[in-house]
Amino acid sequence: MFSLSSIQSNNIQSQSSSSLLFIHHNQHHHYGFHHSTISTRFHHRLLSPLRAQNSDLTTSTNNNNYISVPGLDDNLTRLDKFSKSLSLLNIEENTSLNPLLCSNNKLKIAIIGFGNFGQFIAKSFIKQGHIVLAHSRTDYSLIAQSLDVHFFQDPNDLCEQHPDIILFCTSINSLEKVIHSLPIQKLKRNTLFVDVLSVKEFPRNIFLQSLPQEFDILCTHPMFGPTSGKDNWKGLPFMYDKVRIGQEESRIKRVNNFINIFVKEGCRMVEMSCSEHDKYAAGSQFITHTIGRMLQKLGTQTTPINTKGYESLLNLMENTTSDSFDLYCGLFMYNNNSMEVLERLDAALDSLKRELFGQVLEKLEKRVEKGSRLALPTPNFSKKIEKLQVERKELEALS
Ligand SMILES: O=C(O)C(=O)C[C@]1(C(=O)O)C=C[C@@H](O)C=C1
Repeated sequence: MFSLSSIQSNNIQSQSSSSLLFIHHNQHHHYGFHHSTISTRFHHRLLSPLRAQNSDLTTSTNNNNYISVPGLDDNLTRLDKFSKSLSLLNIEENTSLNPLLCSNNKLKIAIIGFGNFGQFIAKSFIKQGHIVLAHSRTDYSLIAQSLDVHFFQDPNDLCEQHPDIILFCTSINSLEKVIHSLPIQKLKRNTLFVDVLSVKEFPRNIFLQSLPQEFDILCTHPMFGPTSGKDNWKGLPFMYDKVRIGQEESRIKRVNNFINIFVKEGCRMVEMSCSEHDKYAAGSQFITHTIGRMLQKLGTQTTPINTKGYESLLNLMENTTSDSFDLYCGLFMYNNNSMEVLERLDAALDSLKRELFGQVLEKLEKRVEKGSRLALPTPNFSKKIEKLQVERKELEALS
């Protein structure tokens, strides 16, 4: 196994400053391919048959308005009281995550990286009345103009506009370079830095290492994109971690205003630490993209007799392969847990083959023992038996 230690050394294991309560995801805490609380829509489709049995008990402890679990009101009231008694959660009533109370607070949001995702997310910011600035290496000024976004080719000019929020929508791979190329000394000393990357420990650590103490940090992952969130964001998970937010009321209000944008769009809000996110995402988003790309390698194509299951595989393949390979590399390279997931995927296929070959051989060997006259399953099956015997031996030697 090759080592990713040079990249992963960035992953300082420090504790998030917003160590809030996580009642909803402590039941399934591993990289296993469970129904993750932050599953993307593709992963969701794969697991939808499981959902019926395993109803989603997700809720956000810091957001009393968006509770999706009927019948848990008493527990939640108690939890709410407990949360309010914690100093970190003791946020003034008028700054809590409540769209009605924060509706007049317009933000000046600067998007760094104005590709597909940046443009996609900007539309909702504009729709909600925020001022949006953007910067990219590529000249997107015409697209920006059509969206009512102020485009700045030169990052100096953008920073001199003193945005409230700098939102990174770059690729995972380029985050570090882009951050270091920004003239952050031109920003207000009190600026909120946010990212939307598909891995979370990496940007969190880069932010903590590169940004002066005065800057606030919020790491987020909208678990959707231009394809899955094309029509609306209702019910789609939005993960966030308030990594470092100053105590001043205005800072608390600003971060909540930003988070509220997603609340207002109807997202399912999931607050969790960056490291928890990465564990879940390796077992959900990364595996989804891996299987989608494997299907493509298999040459998977539509047939005249597609089953529903097969249609969903075709969809999965199409959706995942329409994302850039750069994203796929990022999901692997910058998530500490993805190598283990790949190894488990290999092991799962071997284990399934072992079980299949074992059972098939057992049945056939019994037939031979009994001198059965039953026909072999297919005409050239005797060759297959020999092959299975060899493969079984190999698999047994491996295990
Ligand atoms: O909807 C899309 O366009 C996506 O590719 C969404 C998708 C994914 O499902 O993997 C891709 C990247 C984002 O981090 C979250 C979700």
